Amino acid sequence: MADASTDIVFIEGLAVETVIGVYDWERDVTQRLLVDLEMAWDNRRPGASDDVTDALDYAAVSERVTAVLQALQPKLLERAAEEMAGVLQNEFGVRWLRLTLRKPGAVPAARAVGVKIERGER
Ligand SMILES: Nc1nc2c(c(=O)[nH]1)N=C([C@H](O)[C@@H](O)CO)CN2
Repeated sequence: MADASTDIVFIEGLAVETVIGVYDWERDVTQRLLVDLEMAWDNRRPGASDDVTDALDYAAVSERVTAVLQALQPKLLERAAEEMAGVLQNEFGVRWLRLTLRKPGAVPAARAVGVKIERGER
């Protein structure tokens, strides 16, 4: 019988300073984004081998996501989210992911605003 379980590698509250926003003033400053990621990965192999090359390396993902956001300098959070999802699927081989992108300072009366997306087959 097929095993329907899904293992996850996650990153919570990854802080990235980058240029982001639709307004003119936002193109002249950096702002802080917070990234939460849940990524499906079969953790049985690294669980058996104890070898990071079998694992989805959360340090490597964090570094790459930061570089992507800082190079992209998008206007919309939606654009940033799609770009990150594509990189995770195409470069890291993540088959399913849930991504939350928060822009904490964007609406002063709110703790945070942002977007959530899910991509791929769980
Ligand atoms: N759905 C979105 N709405 C808005 C975004 C966004 O990225 N996605 N961005 C802005 C501005 O850049 C805002 O954050 C400035 O405070 C407005 N709405």
